Amino acid sequence: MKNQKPIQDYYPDELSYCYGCGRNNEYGHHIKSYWDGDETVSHFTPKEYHIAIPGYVYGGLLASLIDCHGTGSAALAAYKAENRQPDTLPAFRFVTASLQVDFLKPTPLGVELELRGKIVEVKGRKVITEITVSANGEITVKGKVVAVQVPETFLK
Ligand SMILES: CCCCCCCCCCCCCCCC(=O)SCCNC(=O)CCNC(=O)[C@H](O)C(C)(C)COP(=O)(O)OP(=O)(O)OC[C@H]1O[C@@H](n2cnc3c(N)ncnc32)[C@H](O)[C@@H]1OP(=O)(O)O
Repeated sequence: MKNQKPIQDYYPDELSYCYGCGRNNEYGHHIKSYWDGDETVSHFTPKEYHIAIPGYVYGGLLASLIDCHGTGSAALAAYKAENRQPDTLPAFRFVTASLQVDFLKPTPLGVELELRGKIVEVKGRKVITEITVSANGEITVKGKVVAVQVPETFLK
């Protein structure tokens, strides 16, 4: 992970306004995803206003962290499957087709969260990942993301 650029830093400027992961969105979460061995990893510390009930993180925020770490992990996996670096062309552009989230336990506010991604399938234009969210070393949320490479026409 050391000295790695997050995959989101390779997204072109015009595609970097996503509320979850766009570096050009001043109001967004700026999620950043890296390889850590065969898994992907991201860290995020919710603000005190990301609250559900006192002391605990809002589930919609957790879903959006899983969403963007899932699409970022999909891009990482797609480049790896082709044995290419993320600064090479053609670029992969993934959007979320399906997002499933299970809230296993309340997620405490006030600590850094760790998201870890496992690549389940890379097939054609589709990548499936399983993402966990941990707080204080304990998994509180699990998610599954189906990311699909968008046709070029989607972006015009
Ligand atoms: C270095 C990097 C540079 C590039 C840098 C790019 C940056 C890139 C911008 C970043 C941005 C971040 C993104 C954040 C995450 C959002 O928030 S994205 C916004 C929310 N998502 C959307 O708006 C997507 C809306 N949906 C769609 O546009 C279309 O349904 C999709 C997802 C493109 C798929 O449509 P399609 O291309 O017609 O899909 P289709 O050919 O039918 O299916 C392809 C495969 O996907 C499967 N599939 C399709 N839909 C589903 C579904 N709902 N459930 C399960 N499987 C499905 C199909 O079964 C099929 O699988 P196989 O048969 O191949 O096994």
